[in-house]
Amino acid sequence: MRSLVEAEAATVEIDGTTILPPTSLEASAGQMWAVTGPNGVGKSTLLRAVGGRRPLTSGRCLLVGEEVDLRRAVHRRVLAALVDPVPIARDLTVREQIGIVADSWFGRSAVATGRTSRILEELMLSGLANRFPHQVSAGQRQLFHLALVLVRPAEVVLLDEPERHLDDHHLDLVLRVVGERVRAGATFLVATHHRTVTSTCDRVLRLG
Ligand SMILES: Nc1ncnc2c1ncn2[C@@H]1O[C@H](COP(=O)(O)OP(=O)(O)OP(=O)(O)O)[C@@H](O)[C@H]1O
Repeated sequence: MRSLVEAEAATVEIDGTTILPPTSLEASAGQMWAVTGPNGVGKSTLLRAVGGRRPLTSGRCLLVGEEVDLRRAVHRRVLAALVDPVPIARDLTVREQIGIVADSWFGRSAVATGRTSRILEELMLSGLANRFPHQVSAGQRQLFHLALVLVRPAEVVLLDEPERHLDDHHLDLVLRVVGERVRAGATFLVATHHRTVTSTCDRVLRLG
């Protein structure tokens, strides 16, 4: 099976302190990986490294077989991540913002509009679509942020604690959408503290 994401002894140090000890993984198309371990062990750092947002001190991270480099359009297309805060506009509605992201990847088209409506429905956000981001609850905002990522056509998706603020029902909705993408061939790497998320994954990478 084709490897979409690889880490080879990926190591990150800051000011002489190791914040990610040498870590390796090889995730293929159609796999969902959980990255688990105690607070501060390096889960988010690993996702940032794999996503090309945290320079390595040693080792390497490969995306579709090449060293990850977000300056390359092909890598930006392949990869979508909800690891660090996403830029949000206060004066655009939930639907408008998800629609802009869809338009940017699919072109302004019926496909983009359909994709926007679908993710809103899948995450039960349709009733909130005309609200502004500051007019929704913390859990609804988390679903909105997930929608901004999941509306993209990415083959590799990195999610840091997608369970944040979500009740069991809404977490199940998210996992259903993720499961569909995985069955369609995407690779997901999910840092999590939640047993329901871990038990849904094909592989578990335990750090620490
Ligand atoms: N910018 C930074 N400068 C220095 N140390 C940092 C920096 N960012 C993170 N760290 C340290 O790196 C280590 C790994 O952090 P990271 O956020 O990857 O952990 P984590 O496993 O995701 O934790 P949590 O479960 O709490 O989210 C932690 O000990 C943290 O204090």
